Amino acid sequence: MENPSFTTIDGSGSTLSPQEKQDEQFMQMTYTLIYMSFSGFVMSIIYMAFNYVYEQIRRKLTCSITISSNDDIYKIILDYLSSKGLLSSSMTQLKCQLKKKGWTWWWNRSKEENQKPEVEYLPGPGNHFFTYNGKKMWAVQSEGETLMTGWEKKPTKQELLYIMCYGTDTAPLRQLVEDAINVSQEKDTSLVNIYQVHRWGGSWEKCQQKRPRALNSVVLDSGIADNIIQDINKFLGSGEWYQSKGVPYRRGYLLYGPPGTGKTSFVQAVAGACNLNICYLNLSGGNMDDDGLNTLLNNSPLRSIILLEDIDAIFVDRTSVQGKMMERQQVTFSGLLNALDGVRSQEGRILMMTTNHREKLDPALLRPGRADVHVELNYASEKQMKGLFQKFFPDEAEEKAQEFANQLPEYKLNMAKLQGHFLKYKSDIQGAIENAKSLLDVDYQIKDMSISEWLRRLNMLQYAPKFRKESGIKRVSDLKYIGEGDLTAYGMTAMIDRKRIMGMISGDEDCKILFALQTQSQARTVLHAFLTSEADIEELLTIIGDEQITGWQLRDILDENKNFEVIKKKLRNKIIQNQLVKQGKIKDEDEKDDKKEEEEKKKKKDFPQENIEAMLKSISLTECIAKMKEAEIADPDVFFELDDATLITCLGIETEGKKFRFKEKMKEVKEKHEKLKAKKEQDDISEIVGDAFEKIQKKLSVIY
Ligand SMILES: Nc1ncnc2c1ncn2[C@@H]1O[C@H](COP(=O)(O)OP(=O)(O)OP(=O)(O)O)[C@@H](O)[C@H]1O
Repeated sequence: MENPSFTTIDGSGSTLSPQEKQDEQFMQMTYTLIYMSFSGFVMSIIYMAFNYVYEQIRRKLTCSITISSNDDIYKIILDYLSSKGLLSSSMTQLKCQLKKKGWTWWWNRSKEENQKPEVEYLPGPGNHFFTYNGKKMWAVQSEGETLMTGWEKKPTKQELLYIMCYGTDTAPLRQLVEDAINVSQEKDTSLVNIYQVHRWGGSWEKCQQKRPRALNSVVLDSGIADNIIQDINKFLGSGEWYQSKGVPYRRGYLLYGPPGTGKTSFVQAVAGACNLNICYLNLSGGNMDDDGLNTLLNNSPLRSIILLEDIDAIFVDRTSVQGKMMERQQVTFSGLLNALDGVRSQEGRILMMTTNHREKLDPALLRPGRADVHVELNYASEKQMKGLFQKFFPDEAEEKAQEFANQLPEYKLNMAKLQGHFLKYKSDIQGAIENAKSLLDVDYQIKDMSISEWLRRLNMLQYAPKFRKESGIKRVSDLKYIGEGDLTAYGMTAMIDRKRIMGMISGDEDCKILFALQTQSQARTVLHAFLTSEADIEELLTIIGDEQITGWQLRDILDENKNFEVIKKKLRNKIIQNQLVKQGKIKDEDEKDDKKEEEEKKKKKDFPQENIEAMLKSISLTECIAKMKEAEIADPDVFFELDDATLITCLGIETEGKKFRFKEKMKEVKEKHEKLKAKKEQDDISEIVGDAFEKIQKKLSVIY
């Protein structure tokens, strides 16, 4: 019997039913999967075994170091290898990045803004083969894990550098690292490192290295630079003393004086001379609050100066100016004081603050412990003018420098202005001397003028007391924030007067011409606008003489009076008034006030040093005098600011009896001082008589 033939649905002729066929396919797939997994497993075992063997052989035959880009050494080694040309042969894959740029000295800022950004090339990822000290080495740079950094959670790829060499001795590799560090240190010590606050706040980042400014390139009066350098070096060498006495190891310097007198330049030069870094602290910058400031001040890089510039511009009435304007979180004044008092810093902290207006600073900021040494950098003295001349023209005879300086008044010009003049005539020494007087141009003089002199020239001297006494405006530079509205508050009701002032403040050219002392020819022009008779004009010009009256004074007299005889009389009066002020017979109110301030400062020193010594002797503590001097607290301003406990430590008073005697004496002396101070204040109040303008008027009416 013939086998019945089955025809499958798909017509393949298979004898399996569809279900069986499906099962068979499933089995086949399962076998394949098992086979593949097994071979994968075997492969990975082989791979791991190979790796293990390779690693073992590598370890036996080679040694290596691994450096992560998180560490500063990473860049030091890459720079070193690149600078030695060790990577050049294999450097086909380069990494390019903008050279890190940070804070720059202000006079370089505008220059740098226009400059092309600088780029630096670093070896890119890959293998680099080189020979170092005769040893073959292999550097592998690879990308590591990605870390989220900063408050922005910015993904930052970490990089790793492996350096390998044959053999099991790691000495050649360590030598390479050592050499790289030495070279970087050599570079570091000849340069000043500039640090700025990291943009995320809370830490310092090195942003620049600068060749230090030579100390003698900042021309100062004798002794200033030497004293500061000595003081800093002494401070840096007295760590143990501070520690043993339990006194916070820190020193603060306040450099004050008009703009352009070298405060910032001096800090830069001091840093170079004392081998210190500079940490530029900008309190008005982005993410800074009291805690952040505290952390920064207590964790500054070793051997560094913390530079806080224009401190008067940061806080007004203990309120942060920037914070007020931007309505954002800022360092508070008390936060600054607390941070300055911080005691965590063990390595010694040098703080340098600069200001144009020491008088505006809160006394709390000025006290010893925060600003221990105050240094005034003033307008140029004759010695400084000659000194700067000789810096620019070193081959010229000293007489030339003298000839230059003879033409200029002392303490009127800042060094920045003189520097600008020498730069202008750098290849024309004769021009520099002949044009010395151009430094005294009106614009420049105006800025530094006392407010009384300025108002006198505007023929508005009657407002001087309002400006000076009620608003505390002493110099023209104090006027910069004044608006027309403020002038009404100073009693200036006439719009025409307000316009004159505003015209001058905004630098209106016509105002400036009338502000200048008139030469004969300029005066003639003004007179011609008011008078027709040539004879009258000549008569008035004879009275005016040379440069005695300003255009405003002349114009007002002519404006207000039509009678020639009255004009003549008023003109004569004005000129005599001007001359008297010029000759100092009627003292300029500002000068008088400045002198008074000086006297007050002297009076304030109620405790001359000898008195402290006498006081110590009187209570049989003579042995403490030497300790007091050693601790540099002999200055009465310092001594009487310290509390009894600190004084007892500094003076090394040990027995209870002596401590008691000392405390009792201090109490007695301080009480005496308070009484003396109260009496002086009373005397001062009774000394105040009238105002300057009235005095001038009185003197004039006696003369006429
Ligand atoms: N005493 C000086 N000797 C040499 N150059 C000086 C001196 N003072 C200022 N200069 C020059 O004037 C310029 C400005 O100086 P610097 O910034 O140091 O003045 P400053 O007193 O800090 O001014 P500000 O108060 O406006 O900050 C610099 O280029 C500097 O070289």
